[in-house]
Amino acid sequence: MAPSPAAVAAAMPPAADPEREEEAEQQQTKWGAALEGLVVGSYCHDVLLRGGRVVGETLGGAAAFVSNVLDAASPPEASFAVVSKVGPDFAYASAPAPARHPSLLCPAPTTSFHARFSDAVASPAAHAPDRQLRRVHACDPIYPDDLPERRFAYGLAVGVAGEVLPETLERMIRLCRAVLVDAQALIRAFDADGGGGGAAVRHMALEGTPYARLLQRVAFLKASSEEAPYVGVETARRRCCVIVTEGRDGCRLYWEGGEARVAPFPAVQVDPTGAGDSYLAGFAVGLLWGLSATDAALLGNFFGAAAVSQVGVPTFHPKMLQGKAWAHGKGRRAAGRIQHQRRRCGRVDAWARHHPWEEMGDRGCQTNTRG
Ligand SMILES: Nc1ncnc2c1ncn2[C@@H]1O[C@H](COP(=O)(O)OP(=O)(O)OP(=O)(O)O)[C@@H](O)[C@H]1O
Ligand SMILES: O[C@H]1[C@H](O)[C@@H](O)[C@H](O)[C@@H](O)[C@H]1O
Repeated sequence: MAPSPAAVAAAMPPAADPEREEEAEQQQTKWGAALEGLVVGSYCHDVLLRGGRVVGETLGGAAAFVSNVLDAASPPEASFAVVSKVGPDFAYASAPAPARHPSLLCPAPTTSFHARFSDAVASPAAHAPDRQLRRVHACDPIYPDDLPERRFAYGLAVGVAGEVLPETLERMIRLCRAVLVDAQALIRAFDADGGGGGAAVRHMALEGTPYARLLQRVAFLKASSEEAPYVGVETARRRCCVIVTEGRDGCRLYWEGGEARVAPFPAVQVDPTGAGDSYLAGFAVGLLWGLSATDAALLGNFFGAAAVSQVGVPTFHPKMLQGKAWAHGKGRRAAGRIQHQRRRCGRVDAWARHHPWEEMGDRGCQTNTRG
């Protein structure tokens, strides 16, 4: 059965709990910037079309959706930097996420996509492609030198148009203790422009790309079920933990020697854009709070469901993560689990030294023996 939003609200510490506030303060003093994250991927313009008509124009780019979730739900001591590139035409500089995390300005136009949705009322299969994407403009790539010259606890590689170059991902891996990657940053290919309609987005096999050799230094690789065949889950799970999101069916985690399914939250889908990005950010937030990978995936499902319920980058009410559910039995159990996990893994940089997904058999954090 799908967990209720209250169950996930319960997976988040309530801001008003004085004990937790005190704990957060102590951690802040103790760890300082140790929880800082690095988000790499460009904001973009999304034009949504249905039946040949424009039905929406929104801020897009995985970095926008990711920052939105991290801003709303990260622990207070967990800051993050965003490295994104946009052009002089960027239309959303004052929107909340870009305003808080400004981009590098380039002479090239802002990356933009046209998303053509089918007229079908509902897709018969949860995993069927929901839209045809065309890249209309591509801003500059993000080069290794664009990244700040300091260490980060974790990194999120979340490109949308091939802007996270292999050498940029490699530098992220060097700067960050643990890196989470969205497969769309690695496997998208863009067919030659077709008469003003932009370049069709297709996928290529990850194994044939220069990113493949970096996988064993990545902590988590997230792919949608449409992208999964190009990632090659069976090969990839031997190198890192692979998460496959399955739309309204939730998600599955695959690691060497096991897998787990994590149930979805119910949602009324109005716009699927950004579901995967919000999922990945929710997952990272769960890990930041010290949750096991499967509990973090529950939080990912929560934010994925929230993303499809609104058009464009969603607005989150802070109360959605603090509900009264905390006081109920289910909430208490989840709270206890978080405390327990925090004691065991605690810091986000533990991902790099231990494989958190190995906790899934409740064996605790185990040292990485796979080299
Ligand atoms: N209709 C839905 N109902 C509930 N949850 C959903 C729905 N669609 C997506 N989600 C949640 O969001 C997550 C990511 O969705 P999905 O698998 O569609 O990613 P995606 O195809 O990468 O999305 P996008 O490319 O649109 O950002 C799912 O694992 C699920 O938790
Ligand atoms: O804004 C969206 C979003 O970031 C999606 O994750 C990506 O698939 C699209 O290319 C982009 O236009």
